[in-house]
Amino acid sequence: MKLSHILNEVSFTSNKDWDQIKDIEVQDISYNSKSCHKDYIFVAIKGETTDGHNYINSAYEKGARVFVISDDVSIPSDGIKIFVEDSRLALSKISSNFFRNPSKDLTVIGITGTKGKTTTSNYLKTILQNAGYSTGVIGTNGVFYNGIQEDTNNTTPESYELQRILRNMVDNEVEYVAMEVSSGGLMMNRVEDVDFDVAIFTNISYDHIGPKEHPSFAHYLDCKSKLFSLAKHGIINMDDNYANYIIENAKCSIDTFSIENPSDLQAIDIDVYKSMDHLGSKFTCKTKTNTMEYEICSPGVFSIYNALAVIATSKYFKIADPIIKDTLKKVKVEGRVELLPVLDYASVIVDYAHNGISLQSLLNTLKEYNPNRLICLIGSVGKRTKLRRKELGDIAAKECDICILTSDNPDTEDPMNIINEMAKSFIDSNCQVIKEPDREKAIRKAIKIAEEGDIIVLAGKGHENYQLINGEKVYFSDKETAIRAAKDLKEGKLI
Ligand SMILES: CC(=O)N[C@H]1[C@@H](OP(=O)(O)OP(=O)(O)OC[C@H]2O[C@@H](n3ccc(=O)[nH]c3=O)[C@H](O)[C@@H]2O)O[C@H](CO)[C@@H](O)[C@@H]1O[C@H](C)C(=O)N[C@@H](C)C(=O)N[C@H](CCC(=O)O)C(=O)O
Ligand SMILES: Nc1ncnc2c1ncn2[C@@H]1O[C@H](COP(=O)(O)OP(=O)(O)OP(=O)(O)O)[C@@H](O)[C@H]1O
Repeated sequence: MKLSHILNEVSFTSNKDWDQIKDIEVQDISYNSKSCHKDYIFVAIKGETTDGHNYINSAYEKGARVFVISDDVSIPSDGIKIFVEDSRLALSKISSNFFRNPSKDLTVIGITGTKGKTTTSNYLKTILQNAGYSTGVIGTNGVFYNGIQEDTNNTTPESYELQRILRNMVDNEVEYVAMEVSSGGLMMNRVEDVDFDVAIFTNISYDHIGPKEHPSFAHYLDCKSKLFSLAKHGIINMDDNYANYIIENAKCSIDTFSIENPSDLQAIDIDVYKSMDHLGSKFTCKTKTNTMEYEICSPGVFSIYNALAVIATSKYFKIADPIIKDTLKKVKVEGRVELLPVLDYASVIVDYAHNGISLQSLLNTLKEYNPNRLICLIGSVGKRTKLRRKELGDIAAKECDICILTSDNPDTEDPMNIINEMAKSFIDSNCQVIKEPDREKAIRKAIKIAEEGDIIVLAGKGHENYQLINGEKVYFSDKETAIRAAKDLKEGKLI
């Protein structure tokens, strides 16, 4: 593609005469010197760890001749400098141009919020597919469309990867995309040039605040609210304390949903139930014009909030009610309150709750099913915020009958250290605490101690299939381990 097309609508100055450079053919764009090749544009980004401007010469040696920079740097005389104010912002625009603005050919739904993004985006994907639309999804669990799967480093990929994925989706005749939009993605302008048709706000609570993330809650909230100036229509949870802030700062039309406060779509008459293979809920949805009953095969109030966001969005796109109803009745998301049919006398659940808000809502929800005992297996991440350990420990100590403390991505930290820090929460608690740093043994223990009517929740890892140990991802699956343990128990082999 010609440089003039790539730089369309980018505000820049250059060390070269525009007439001499505008027709230069560019092969591709890279923001990492290591992946530059001949005739690439290298975009130098000031990152959280290092500064891409330090790698200009290495990108030059690899063949890049056009450099998008925000600081002046010395390069050989045939190097073309494109000065911009913010190179990450420029990366978004030039990537969108390079991939021929794919989001304009798609109907894009962006989901933001501290919790519920993965669940909501996957519910939407299934409903839209059942309505006959080819639908892609982008988020924490990866990228999926038309039988194609791709792993992602980030919940919301960097703008270049994102635009590339959206282009591939268009080329594969995808019509709708449900994508998770993290606050980090908004902060780093990864979605700046995505043409969102609908933006969903699930909720916000204190999270992602600290080094390399947001400096304050106000900053975190501002980043989330930005999505509603990029979209044409917003769908907002009115029961969240910050719903009005989001609405006041939005630049789009708005529909709302709720359980407690008045809204356009309100859930009433909520009832929870437990069947052989899932914990579910039933509720009635009230709008100005009608009421309709729904059933979801995921438990509790937080699942109803996710379902409401999905119903409001589906109605906005005029999806037929029977399709919405039938899909919600059956749809499940990997590792999100996933009931494993392994013991016939106790419920074993795998869930991704790994911070305060999600663990609290999960345990509250599970208590509504009146378990004989609520048993929670949990750990906390190493080499990151230590606040999370106390938060998780305090909640488990307050809500559970038994807590098995174990490892969850200890990385280079001693897992027993993390466990001992979490164990402080249990000093004055009635919750019995068991310490077992080996997650496999811990899960086997949980299966072994299960009694009639217990609910056992294996929290923290959900769909993840690894443990981060000393910087390496070592294969591990909670689900497979639990299934194996239950089989061994039945065969009398569980020691
Ligand atoms: C702290 C953080 O957000 N880091 C993200 C960021 O990296 P960075 O810009 O800080 O990278 P850096 O290592 O400082 O390097 C700066 C630049 O030098 C370049 N470089 C570096 C070395 C070299 O030899 N040559 C070279 O050119 C790098 O390619 C980069 O362009 O930009 C990268 C590309 O977009 C991200 O992959 C990376 O996410 C890391 C993995 C991460 O953990 N991010 C978290 C905080 C995050 O974004 N999480 C959200 C979910 C949480 C939420 O709700 O906000 C997400 O969307 O995943
Ligand atoms: N609406 C919600 N409110 C509170 N907790 C929720 C909600 N939806 C899901 N959860 C809990 O949070 C966990 C993660 O849910 P989900 O993956 O859908 O959220 P997310 O926003 O994608 O989270 P993350 O940023 O951690 O990837 C679930 O396993 C469940 O325990």
